[in-house]
Amino acid sequence: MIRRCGRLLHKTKVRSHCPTEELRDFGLPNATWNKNLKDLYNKFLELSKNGSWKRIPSHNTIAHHLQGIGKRMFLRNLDSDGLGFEYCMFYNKDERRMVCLFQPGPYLEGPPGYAHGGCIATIIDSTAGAGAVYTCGSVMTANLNITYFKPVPLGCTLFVDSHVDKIEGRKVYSSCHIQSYDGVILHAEASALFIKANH
Ligand SMILES: CCCCCCCC(=O)SCCNC(=O)CCNC(=O)[C@H](O)C(C)(C)COP(=O)(O)OP(=O)(O)OC[C@H]1O[C@@H](n2cnc3c(N)ncnc32)[C@H](O)[C@@H]1OP(=O)(O)O
Repeated sequence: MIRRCGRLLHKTKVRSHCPTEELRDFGLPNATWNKNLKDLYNKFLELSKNGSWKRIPSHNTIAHHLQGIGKRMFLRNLDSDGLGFEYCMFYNKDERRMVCLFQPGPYLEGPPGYAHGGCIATIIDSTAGAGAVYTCGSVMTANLNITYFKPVPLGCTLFVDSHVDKIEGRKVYSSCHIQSYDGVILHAEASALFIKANH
C-alpha cells in the first residue's frame, strides 16, 4: 500500500519524500501508459531476461541513493500519473547504453499540443546522465547540445537512446537520440559532457 504524504504547492499536489512513505517504483506501468509505451516496455523486459538489459527502478527521491541529498525528484514531482514525465529506463552495461521510454503528459506543453523544448532537454539530460552514472559513477552535466528536428506531440511514445561514447579522465562524452516509438521520426539528437565527481 502506498501511503502518501504529499503537500500542496501552488494548489498542485506534489510527490514529496516522506521517511515513512513506502518507496514506489514509478518506472512500472500504470493506467495512463498508452499501448506503444506498454509494448516497448514489454519488449525491453523480454530483452532483460538474458541479463543484457536491466530495468532501472525509478523513485521520487534520490535520497535513498545519495544519503542526505535530494528531497524530491524533479521528474517525479506530480502526484497524479500521466500528467508530466511518464517514463521508464533500461540499461545495457556492455553497450554503455541507457534507453528511456517516455510519454510526455499535458503539463509538459510548450507549443499548443506539443512538448516544451525544456522537457525534451530534461529527459535527454536524465537519460544520458543516468547512463553516465551507471557506467562510471556520480557525474554532473557540464555541457548539453541539442538539435530539435521535429516537434513532439503530447501523449506520444518516444524512444530515447543514449550512449557513453568516450571517457577521458573525469570527462564522460555521451550522445543521445530521441525517436518516435517505431523509429520512423527522429525528433532530436544531442551530445553531452558529464564530469565525474572529484573524489
Ligand atoms: C539519475 C541521475 C541523473 C543525473 C543527471 C542529472 C545531471 C544534472 O542535472 S547536474 C545539474 C546541472 N549541472 C550543473 O549544475 C553543473 C554545474 N557545474 C559544475 O558544478 C562544475 O563546473 C563541474 C562539476 C561540471 C566541473 O567542475 P570541477 O569538478 O571543478 O571540474 P574542473 O576541474 O573545472 O573540470 C574538469 C575537467 O572538465 C573540463 N570541463 C569542465 N566543465 C566543462 C565544460 N562545460 N565544457 C568543457 N569542458 C569542461 C575541464 O576543462 C577539465 O578538463 P581537464 O581535466 O582536461 O583539465
